[in-house]
Amino acid sequence: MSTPAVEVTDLVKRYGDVTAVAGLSFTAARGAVTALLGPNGAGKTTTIEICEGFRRADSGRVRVLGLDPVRDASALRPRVGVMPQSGGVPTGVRAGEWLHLMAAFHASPIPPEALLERLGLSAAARTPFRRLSGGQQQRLSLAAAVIGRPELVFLDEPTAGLDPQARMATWDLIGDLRAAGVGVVLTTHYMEEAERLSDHVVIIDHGRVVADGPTADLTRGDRELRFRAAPGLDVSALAAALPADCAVTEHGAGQYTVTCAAPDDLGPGLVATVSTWCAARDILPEDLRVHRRTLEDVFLELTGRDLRD
Ligand SMILES: Nc1ncnc2c1ncn2[C@@H]1O[C@H](COP(=O)(O)OP(=O)(O)OP(=O)(O)O)[C@@H](O)[C@H]1O
Repeated sequence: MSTPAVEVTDLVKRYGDVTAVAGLSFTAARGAVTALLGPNGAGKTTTIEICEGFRRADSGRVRVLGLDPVRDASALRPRVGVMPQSGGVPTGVRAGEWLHLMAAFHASPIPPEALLERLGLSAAARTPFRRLSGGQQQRLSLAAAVIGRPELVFLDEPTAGLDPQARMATWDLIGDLRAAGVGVVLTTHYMEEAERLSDHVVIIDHGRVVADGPTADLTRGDRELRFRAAPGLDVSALAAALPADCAVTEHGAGQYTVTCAAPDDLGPGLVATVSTWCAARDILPEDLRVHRRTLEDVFLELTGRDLRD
């Protein structure tokens, strides 16, 4: 039981001229939620599909529960749950029938009715898949991934397009899987969701890992003071009033940020100094607040603000 849930080493995958995955390595633990994050086209789905055994790698090594996802596919099937990005359910089949069918493949499944109820799908049990709303389709696909009580689940964008209630129900379910010792590997574009759900984050860009670590470590430490005021404040004069290791920048018209090299310098005294400095010049610093670095900040720092193809 000591092997990790997933071990990926030097993974490479090309589609013709496009290198989708360019030497990627990471490990996902059992009983933990690992979030794979990255801009559109970063290579997340390709990586997950290789781990699921749906695609073959060009090179590199992948182990899932210690096994090879292609060679040992039949041994892994009952132990691994998969929620693909787009449904994967025949369009004419009714929601309840599909779950009963999935349950029949497993030795000790979760009762389908209980899962339908839990994910708010009871009223849609007799509705064919193609007539379900996008959010209902997502939830059915999630239910199918977990019905066999897997040891590991791969969830590709499990909450994309869900309303807040359905997102919350999905978060609760993922939390319960984790508490039951199930390994969860998921992708998401919602940084707040990754911050809230995951124990470990792997940020991918251009098919490579650009950050990898416990979620709390990635966002630890850095704080900054932010406020809004009229554009064109004399930032050097403000900086001169602050401890020497602090800097003031205006990014975007009238958006100001104070950062300090020594974390302790960004405390109550600094907030008071900035307020006093502004007051002496009859400036109202609107939305003055100490901002903790979020996962979204880290993500944008590492992957930039440019749109991807
Ligand atoms: N079957 C395919 N044939 C050709 N190119 C593909 C194929 N699948 C993916 N790609 C390309 O590989 C790259 C990585 O795609 P992938 O779907 O793995 O990224 P992703 O990180 O999951 O993106 P998104 O966040 O948009 O889902 C992209 O440039 C994509 O266009």
